[in-house]
Formats: sequence, C-alpha cells, structure tokens
Amino acid sequence: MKILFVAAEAVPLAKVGGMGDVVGALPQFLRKMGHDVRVFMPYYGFLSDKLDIPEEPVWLGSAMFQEFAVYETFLPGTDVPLYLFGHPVFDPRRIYYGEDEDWRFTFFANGASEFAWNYEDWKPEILHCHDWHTGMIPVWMQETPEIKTIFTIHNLAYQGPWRWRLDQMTWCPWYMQGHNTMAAAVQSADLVSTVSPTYAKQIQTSAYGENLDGLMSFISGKLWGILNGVDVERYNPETDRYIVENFNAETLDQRAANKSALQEELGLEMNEGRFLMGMVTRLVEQKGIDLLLQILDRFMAYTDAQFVLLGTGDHYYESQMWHMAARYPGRMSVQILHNDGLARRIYAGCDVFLMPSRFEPCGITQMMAMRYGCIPIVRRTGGLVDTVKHHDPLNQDGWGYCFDRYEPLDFFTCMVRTWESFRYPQYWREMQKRAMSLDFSWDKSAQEYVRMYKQVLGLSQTDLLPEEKRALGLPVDEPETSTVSAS
Ligand SMILES: Nc1ncnc2c1ncn2[C@@H]1O[C@H](COP(=O)(O)OP(=O)(O)O[C@H]2O[C@H](CO)[C@@H](O)[C@H](O)[C@H]2O)[C@@H](O)[C@H]1O
Repeated sequence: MKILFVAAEAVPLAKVGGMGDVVGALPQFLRKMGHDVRVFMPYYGFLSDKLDIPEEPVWLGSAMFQEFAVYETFLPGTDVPLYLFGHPVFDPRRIYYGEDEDWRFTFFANGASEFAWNYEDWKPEILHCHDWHTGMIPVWMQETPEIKTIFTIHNLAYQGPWRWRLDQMTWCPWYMQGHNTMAAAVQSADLVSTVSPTYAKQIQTSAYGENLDGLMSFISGKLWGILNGVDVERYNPETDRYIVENFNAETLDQRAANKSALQEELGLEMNEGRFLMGMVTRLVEQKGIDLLLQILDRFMAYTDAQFVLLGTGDHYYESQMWHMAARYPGRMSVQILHNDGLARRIYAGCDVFLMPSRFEPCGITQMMAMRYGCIPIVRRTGGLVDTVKHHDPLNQDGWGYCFDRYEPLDFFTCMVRTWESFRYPQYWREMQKRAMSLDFSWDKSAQEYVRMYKQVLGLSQTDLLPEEKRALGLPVDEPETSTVSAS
C-alpha cells in the first residue's frame, strides 16, 4: 500500500510533543511490513541545520495564490522518503505560535493536497493526516475517491480555525461540514483514529469530547483507538548514549549511577536514598500542572523527596514552578527548556514519573519512563488506563500507581502511598522489572494500522504480505505471493 503521512512534526527533525514521535517512528515499522510509506511536512527554517536537503525541488506547485516547492530527502537514519513543503512562511525557526498559525498550516494542508493530486512520480493511495493542521485535507479529498483519507486525533483540544476564518483564507467547498477544522476533518475522513482505545471511548462523552462529543458518537462506527508505541531502539537503557550508565532489567544495580549523576547535574543533594520524582512535559492545562501546584509544596514539606521538572509551555505554569523551586534549594530543579538528552536522563535517574493528566489521548512519556525503570504515578484517564496497571502487593502484579478523580487529595494520597512503597527496595525492584519487561514496541500498533489501511482500501484482512507474515512470526509460503498490494 502507498501511504503518505502528512503532519507538522516528525522526529528527529521537528518535535514539540508526542505527535512528532508517532510520525517519525510509525512509518519505519510500516515500511518493514512491506508498505511504501512516506512523510510530507513543512520545510522549517531550522531543518537545514539537521540534514542535507537537495537544492533542487522535485516539484513546484501553487495553493492559496502562493507558489511553493517540494524537496525530497529521507528521514535521518531511515529509509523513509521525506517530502518537505518549502515556502518562506515556514522559514522562521519555529514550529508553532505566531499570529499566522492558522494561515500557514491551512496553506500547508492545501499544498499537500495539491501534491497528492498532481505529483506524477508517486501517487499515494492513502493520505494519513495528523491533527488539525492537516484537517482540511479529508474535506478537499472528498471529491477524489481514488485517494482515501485517514485522520488521526492526537489532541482533540486543539481544533484549528473556525469555518468563517477558513472561508476568509481559502476555499471551503459547499460540501464541507462542521464549524471548525477538526470537526470538518472527522466528518470527511474515510476513517478516523485516536491514539488509545480508552480515549476513543472517552471522547464520545461530554467530559472529554471538547464540545465534539456528539459528533464523535455520531462517527463512532469509523472511529478506531490504536495505542501508540515507543521507538524501543532509540529509547533503550541498554544502549542509550545520553545516560551515564547503561542497564537493563537484570542489571538494575547499575541504574543507581544515573540517579547520582542526575542529582549532580541538577544541583540536588546527592543521596541514593532520596525519593526522586520527575516530570517531562509540555506545561499546559492538559498535563495536570494545576493539580501538581496545589499539592507539591505540601508533599515536599512533608517528605524528604526531591523533584525534577523538564518542560516548556504556558508562562503562568513556568513561573509558578520556578517560584516553587526557589523554596527548595538542593531538592527541586525546574528546567524550562526542551532537551531530549536530559529527558532520557530523567527517565533513567528518577524513581517515579508524575503524570496527573486532566486528559491524555495516549501519553508516550510514561511508557518511556517505564522502559527506563521509572515507576509512573498517573491519573487513570485515556491511554494511561491502557498502559499503567496499578500495583497489587498481594499478587506482586502491576507496575505503577494510579488515582481516579482529578482532585488534589487523591493525587496527594497516591504520592504518599508510592513514597511508602519506595521504602521496600526488594519489592520496588520487582515492580521496576515488571515495568521494564512490558512490550511497548511499535510492531503491535503497526499491525493495527495496517488493518485500518486495508479496511479503507477494501482489501482482505486475511491476506498478508510476506513482510507482514515475517513481522508476525508466521511461516512464509514458497513461492512468495503478494496478494494485498493494490498498487
Ligand atoms: N521539555 C521537553 N524536553 C524534551 N522532551 C520533551 C519535553 N517535553 C515533552 N517532551 C517529549 O515530548 C513527548 C511528549 O509526548 P506525550 O505523548 O507524552 O505528550 P503530548 O501531549 O505532547 O502528545 C499528544 O500526542 C501524543 C501522540 O499521539 C499522545 O501520546 C498524547 O497523549 C497527546 O497529548 C515525549 O517524547 C517527551 O519526551
């Protein structure tokens, strides 16, 4: 199958949050399964620092009365072809923000559609669109039945420009339904997915539907919930170059060196016995920062814990966290920056990872933390339900601590319980081992996406490509026959 991912972010080139992880990783796994998957994203001004981009474009087009150029290269370190949408509006060294955000991404979506319609050398059968930035693509593609569209919701809270604004900026066809980009996208796309089974159900309720719950229930017949994975090769404590000491579930003793190194790096008291809590996050309402602010001071005063936060986002939260850190010198460190290396050192060095999210479509950081033996404390919502099992001391099961209600007292109690469990090292270690042995690789999710692609193309689910069989560990018949490719 020929699939073009269209998105605003893709690791390792451009990433603000988890969507970039998905768009950068999933295509590699789908290609391993024999599918021709490529990525289309903006040519941001900072990209030329990160990879060599040919000077000659492979295609020139126009959209919204603007000329643009498309350059072809590869996602670094992979065989995934990458098309870069070049126009001066993307020259600034930023991904989001700025007053022109609505315009520049609607233009990007229009450019991607033009490319899919008119580029002669490669024709996608499916456009896999990610979040509102690409939301108009399914609308425009409605009149092009030979190209199917899949729209994946990574974050329903950001719904893109309203219809009146779209009307001002570009052409909204008469058949466009919905009052903003997100609403239009889910109605027009052939299939819609979100990034965990629990979140797929939750967005059909008023508590999580962001005012689109009615619409989500209405389209539930074409709504899939597919859990994200983690790039287990990039994020591997056994080989990670960014941490001080490599380790695995069998050599957990070596993990202690990472804790000391992190304490030293961030100016915390170097003491192995301290309960070290970490958080790597966008500092936005979604992530439960307001809940944390209500209890952190009390918890720090009540215990001997240490706390590390790495994140950027709303200035209000940034300054609140700074002020809090100033009250606990040597015990709390707040790093307002984006730094992948430090994020890994936090996963490898902290004892627990906090994720008290108000809502969480999937959440990748808790999976990364578990992979590095860091026990998650999470609110039971969205993908956190699907990935974190509450500890069960009687049966020695579970690998995290969960609370249900979005209430400071519930979060506080959960943290105190975790802190108490931490006093039992043998028990704690077993829990770390269970967390580290979980399989969060992309293979399983990639199989689900393949099922979805086959459904949208009307292909049989049972006929597998030889590469798919190999990925599933099934015997490959001789001679190999390729039965599913519609290309
Ligand atoms: N300051 C910082 N420095 C370094 N790295 C940082 C960082 N802040 C965040 N990150 C990284 O960004 C990613 C965050 O991913 P998440 O999935 O946890 O959340 P996000 O809300 O961005 O994603 C949205 O999309 C994803 C993908 O579908 C869903 O899992 C999620 O629920 C949804 O909210 C992780 O790779 C993390 O390490």
